[in-house]
Amino acid sequence: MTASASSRKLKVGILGATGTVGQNFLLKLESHPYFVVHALGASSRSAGQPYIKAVRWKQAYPIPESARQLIVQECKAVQFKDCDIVFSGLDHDVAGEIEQEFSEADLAVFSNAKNYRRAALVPLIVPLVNTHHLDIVPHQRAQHEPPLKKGFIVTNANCSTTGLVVPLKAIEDAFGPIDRVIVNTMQAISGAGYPGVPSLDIFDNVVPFISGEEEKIEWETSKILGGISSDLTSFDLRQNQPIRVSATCCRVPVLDGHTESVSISFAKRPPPTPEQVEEALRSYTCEAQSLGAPSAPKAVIHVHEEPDRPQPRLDRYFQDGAGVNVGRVRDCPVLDIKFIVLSNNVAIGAATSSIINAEVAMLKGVV
Ligand SMILES: NC(=O)C1=CN([C@@H]2O[C@H](COP(=O)(O)OP(=O)(O)OC[C@H]3O[C@@H](n4cnc5c(N)ncnc54)[C@H](OP(=O)(O)O)[C@@H]3O)[C@@H](O)[C@H]2O)C=CC1
Ligand SMILES: N[C@@H](CC(=O)OP(=O)(O)O)C(=O)O
Repeated sequence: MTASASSRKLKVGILGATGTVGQNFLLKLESHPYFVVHALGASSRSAGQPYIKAVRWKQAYPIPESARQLIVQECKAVQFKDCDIVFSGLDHDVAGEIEQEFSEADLAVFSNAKNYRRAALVPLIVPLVNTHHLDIVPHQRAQHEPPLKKGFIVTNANCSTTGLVVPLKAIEDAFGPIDRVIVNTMQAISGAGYPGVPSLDIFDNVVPFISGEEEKIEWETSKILGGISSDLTSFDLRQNQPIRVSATCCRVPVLDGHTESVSISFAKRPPPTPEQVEEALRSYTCEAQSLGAPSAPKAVIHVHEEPDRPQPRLDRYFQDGAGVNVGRVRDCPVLDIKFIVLSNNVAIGAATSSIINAEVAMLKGVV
């Protein structure tokens, strides 16, 4: 259904509605031009209660009025049968089975969970980078036994991968392939959900380990920055143009906003200058913008001039967290170029990504 083909708003469900990502979905969908929240799902601990009673609300804005008295449902597809789209912020322990049941019930699922990111026919989409990967959805539906009419699963990326691939894509579009990336992350505690990291572990401290995170960044980058085959049935995972990524991930005492220190080298010589890279970052645009997706940021990448920016406390809410901040673009004496990235892990790193992916899917007639 395309936006112009439909004058009514599409009904959406939120799975994992009581969690950190679920709460952000509710805030960002409060007065959405295409979508209206119709059903909320969480675990059996929450099911049967009005949302206001089930949730431990941790956001700086109040719970949207329309959601307060909605009764939380168990995550069973039958309870969401009137929905056109389902957003998932489910814990990965349960997301696999539940998202499969929903897609097989012919619901369009946009997921934040890691479970299907590596699946061969599931697009892994950062909406500021590779919305063209949605083109595999008809094949995903056709390969299901029996074929699905409307159901599918689309995932968005790990929150640190998301911040990283946006500037990498802008730079590759301008200067050709990047062959090596070294990235060190400083990740906010909200990335671990609620209650997340114990206060006694994170106050006055840096924890140099986040389980599974480095492997995700190192693998997901190739799927996102890779191509889709001409018959729209597979992803190339950069087999012919490898991009080697080395990631080190740390948890730091910041509430929201993942900061990443990135060094890159180019396949072609000579490499661009820092000034050329800054210009490429500033002028980068994406398909979500050209299609007019309402949640897409006006500027995909904001390049900071100040020598001490971006900073999470000052820059994480720029454009409601939908864009990416880059600063300190400079020569790297070991690789070619290095810079700092800051992205809002609960916005473009999670809920906002799913929402823009769904907007683009709707504008392209995939939903
Ligand atoms: N936080 C972040 O920055 C990011 C998170 N993600 C991913 O998004 C997902 C959600 O993360 P986050 O919001 O942080 O996690 P939370 O722990 O805050 O929330 C988890 C949600 O899953 C629900 N849930 C747990 N068990 C079940 C079950 N058995 N059946 C149905 N629902 C269940 C919980 O419901 P209940 O309240 O009833 O227990 C809750 O709504 C995860 O997969 C995470 O990896 C991705 C990118 C960024
Ligand atoms: N691991 C991330 C958040 C997350 O949930 O990642 P993923 O969606 O890849 O499991 C963090 O701790 O900041």
